[in-house]
Amino acid sequence: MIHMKDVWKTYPNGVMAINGINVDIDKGEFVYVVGPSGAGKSTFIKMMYREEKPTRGDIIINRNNLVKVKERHIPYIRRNIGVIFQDFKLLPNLSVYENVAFAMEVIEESKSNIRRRVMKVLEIVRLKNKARFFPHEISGGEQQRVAIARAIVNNPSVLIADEPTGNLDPETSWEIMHILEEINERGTTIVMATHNKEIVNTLRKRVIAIEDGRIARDEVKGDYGYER
Ligand SMILES: Nc1ncnc2c1ncn2[C@@H]1O[C@H](COP(=O)(O)OP(=O)(O)OP(=O)(O)O)[C@@H](O)[C@H]1O
Repeated sequence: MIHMKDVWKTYPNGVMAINGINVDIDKGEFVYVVGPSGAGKSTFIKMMYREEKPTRGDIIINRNNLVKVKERHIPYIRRNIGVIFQDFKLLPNLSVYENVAFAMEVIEESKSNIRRRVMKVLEIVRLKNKARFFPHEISGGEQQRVAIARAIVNNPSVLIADEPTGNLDPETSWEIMHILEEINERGTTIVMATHNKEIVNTLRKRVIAIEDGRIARDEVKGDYGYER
């Protein structure tokens, strides 16, 4: 479902972040992307949701070639790709409910559909009781759960996570991982860049290690493989 073919990325300042990557990720997989700082992990996953465009190569997700797609079609493609970040990126002036609903309103769903679906995803992340709260009124772990709810509300086939536990304590990180596992078990493909050695070595999944913009390792149930 995700197919990268001979992908290269050089930033305008000349930094060669990705140097010839070929990879296939199947529907329903859970993949960790690991590697030293600056190795190209974020660039690798940013290209998957078309935040960055490769300098060369093809990236095909659900039969759409993200490299060739026209700018005006990008919002449609992004609907099928949920994204979460280390710093949550919630809208501070909207409630939990509104943050999640917003992702549906922009695609012109009916109010009743929105209500049903938002409450359903808030249930999945166990936050129905905080629907009226604002981001500053809830914990970091809860904020990340809101971000997850927002990312899955349109039922994407892929969820991309860039260091989703980076700002959370170990216990809260595990809560987030259990939710991500549940979402993966419901059929969503997950690609997660992480520095969390304990999680990678405990909750074994496919591990793709990136070093100097290349795939250095790709293992079915791999380990983290670095000191930190
Ligand atoms: N927008 C940008 N413009 C120029 N160079 C960039 C840009 N973003 C990243 N880089 C450079 O590209 C290389 C890869 O960066 P990237 O953020 O993909 O690494 P990373 O593996 O995610 O690192 P970290 O683990 O520290 O988040 C680095 O040398 C970085 O400085």
